[in-house]
Amino acid sequence: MTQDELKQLVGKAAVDFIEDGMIVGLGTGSTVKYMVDYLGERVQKEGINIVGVSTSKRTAEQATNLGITIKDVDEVDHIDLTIDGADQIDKNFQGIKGGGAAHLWEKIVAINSRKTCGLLMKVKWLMN
Ligand SMILES: O=C[C@H](O)[C@H](O)[C@H](O)COP(=O)(O)O
Repeated sequence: MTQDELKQLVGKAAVDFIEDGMIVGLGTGSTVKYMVDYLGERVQKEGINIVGVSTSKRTAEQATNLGITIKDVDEVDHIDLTIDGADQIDKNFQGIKGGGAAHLWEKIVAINSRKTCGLLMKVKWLMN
């Protein structure tokens, strides 16, 4: 399985954590791009009501084009769950992010979220 196929699988699996009515923080990066594609599919097919709070203009444009409502972080009183990519993680689940240059907004959205979910594949794990 290629790295891109793994990212698709991870992105799709993450969407299962999203429930109707949630305000969802949408991260940035190639893995999140797949997650947003699948979320858009659910919004269109199932008619679920989701508000997205994006960490970048790129993700906001993608989500809007897929029919996902986007609000700014100061337009919502909470964020239920943020799903974002990660660059590396160690065995204590301490991660490094920011490879896609959206780190400031990723931090702002994450600290306003009740829960966060980091998307990454086994190849990104640091085993020391
Ligand atoms: O600013 C970018 C983010 O931190 C990304 O979420 C991170 O770099 C992971 O990106 P990717 O899913 O493309 O590997």
